[in-house]
Amino acid sequence: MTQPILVAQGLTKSYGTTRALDDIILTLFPGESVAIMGPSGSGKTTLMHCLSGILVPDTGSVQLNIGDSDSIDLPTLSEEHRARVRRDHLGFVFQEGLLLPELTAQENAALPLMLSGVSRSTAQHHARQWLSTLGLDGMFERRLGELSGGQVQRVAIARAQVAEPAVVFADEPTGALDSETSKTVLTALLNTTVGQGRSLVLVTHDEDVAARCQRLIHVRDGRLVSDSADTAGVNR
Ligand SMILES: Nc1ncnc2c1ncn2[C@@H]1O[C@H](COP(=O)(O)OP(=O)(O)OP(=O)(O)O)[C@@H](O)[C@H]1O
Repeated sequence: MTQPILVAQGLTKSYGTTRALDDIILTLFPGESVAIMGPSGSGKTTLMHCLSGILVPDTGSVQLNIGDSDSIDLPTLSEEHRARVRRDHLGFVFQEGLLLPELTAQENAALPLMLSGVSRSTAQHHARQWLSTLGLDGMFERRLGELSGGQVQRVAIARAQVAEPAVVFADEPTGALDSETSKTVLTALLNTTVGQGRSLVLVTHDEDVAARCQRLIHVRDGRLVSDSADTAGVNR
């Protein structure tokens, strides 16, 4: 029986009087791709942020089985320790904010490794390999303003993958792209995560994107209302 990479139990989170998450239970296995869907305001982003240690839930645990260490419970860690776990073991493809427009594609993709203490030349070597895998040969030295939306998204994927994280979290990774580019970017994202035995959790409103993930979870009013893994008879 495969050991799960992440086990979340009893997650709740409120903002003032808004209950954004209500007793969420979720288990994620290595090599799984999971799409989280649900209406606007249903708690998808809050869930992803709690699962990835960006937010601390009000109650509940998020056990991660990563590296050589025993499992760790993200909400119990200090802010600094959570940041270190995110940096060393988790990858993020978010629409807002993570890429720096004043840096080149290569520098952006190399950043997580450099922040982990890897030398600039080694980090940039790995960054170039990922950019190349993602079809961005010849664009390493371009700044983000000199790339198309789909190319920028692929730089974001390279950045998320460069430290080879156990789990990649993606929030609407293809949201701003036309459908053809969206397909290409999603293929790249799946190949570089699930294709290499790592896990992918993505939030999407797009049924076509969700259909390409192995597992589909629906969230409504902060509750997990369906999980295709429960009905697929998956033998884990
Ligand atoms: N920082 C915050 N302060 C107060 N309320 C918040 C905050 N962040 C989220 N909320 C509320 O919590 C609920 C869940 O928000 P969340 O962003 O998780 O939903 P979502 O499903 O990701 O929505 P969308 O699809 O529109 O991005 C919503 O009612 C939202 O208004």
